[in-house]
Amino acid sequence: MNTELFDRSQEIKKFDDSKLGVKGLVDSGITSIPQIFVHPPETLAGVGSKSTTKHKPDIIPIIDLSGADSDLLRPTIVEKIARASRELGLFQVINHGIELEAFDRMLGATRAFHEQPAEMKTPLYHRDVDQDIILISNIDLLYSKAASWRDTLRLKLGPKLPEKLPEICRNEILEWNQLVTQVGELVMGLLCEGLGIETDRMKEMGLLEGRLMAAQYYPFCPQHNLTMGVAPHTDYGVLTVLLQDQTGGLQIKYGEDWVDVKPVPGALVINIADMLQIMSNDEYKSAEHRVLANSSNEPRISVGIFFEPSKKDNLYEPFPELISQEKPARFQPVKFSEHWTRFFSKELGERSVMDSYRLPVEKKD
Ligand SMILES: O=C(O)CCC(=O)C(=O)O
Ligand SMILES: [Fe+2]
Repeated sequence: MNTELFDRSQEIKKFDDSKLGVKGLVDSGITSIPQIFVHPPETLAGVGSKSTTKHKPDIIPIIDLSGADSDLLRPTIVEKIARASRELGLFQVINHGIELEAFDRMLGATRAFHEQPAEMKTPLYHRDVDQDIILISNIDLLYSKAASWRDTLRLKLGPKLPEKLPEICRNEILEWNQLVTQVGELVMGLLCEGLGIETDRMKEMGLLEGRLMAAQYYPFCPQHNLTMGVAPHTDYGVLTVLLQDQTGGLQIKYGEDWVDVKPVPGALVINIADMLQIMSNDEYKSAEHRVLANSSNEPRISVGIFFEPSKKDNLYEPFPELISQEKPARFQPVKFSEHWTRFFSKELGERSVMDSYRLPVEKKD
């Protein structure tokens, strides 16, 4: 019998049954992390060695959207966004129309939610990913080789809002949902133009309507070099709009390196996700990213909105406009509900899922 495996599943169960998440562990005064959080060396590549990105120029563009409604300036913005989406799958935007005060309200409300007395939160802690509201630590806890140091409030905000939102962050969620939808519409339009297709193409497919929010809390981790905040992965949806506080820790994979996505006051991080890589016929790249475990005494807060197809049982495939003899379809049609189910029943970051949709590239003589 493999005692190591046996102990691991016991530990996982104990942690999950506590319903207190990693915040609960920190509050209990631990000074070392339970074994189930210790990641294998592959995942920890570059962790703890500050030199990984220190001497590199910032490769992640910060794109100013203020000229997006000017005929004169828009093409330059489209170009920048398209290039970043092709090369990195990730960029930051400023002057997107959301005030800094709204950032603070949403980050503050997320913090307030996670820092409420445990008895206010534990009724929401469960593992049924199809429910509208979940408080969860590690969505892939049961499938992953190692757990990571974060707790997540996860809410389905579209196409329909849940009937009852947690009171402590209700107004901020409603406000953020609206504000981010506007940014999403603008960015999707620019991304479509970058592909040379109609501005409203994605909107008309209902890709703005499906929205999932992850309001995350990364408490201080006493052994931050042994674990992660989020293990390396790509996002499952179409597009992610992420608000991160000023702590830092988000990184993207660039070649063999991990590069910091440095917090910029007032900026939102946008990343391309799996479904858009498929629909863009591999033009845009679903960015592989991770978050380091938090080494600062203050908790790190982030709020991601994942735009996803609202028509879950439809098939999504490369836009026909992008298919030619020179560049045939690179992916087979994918039913979004299947991608969703596969994504949430495996370890975050497992690559085989996207690869399984790939069509063989025919060699030309
Ligand atoms: O917290 C972050 O900065 C990103 C989190 C993330 O990658 C995710 O939830 O998919
Ligand atoms: Fe992500």
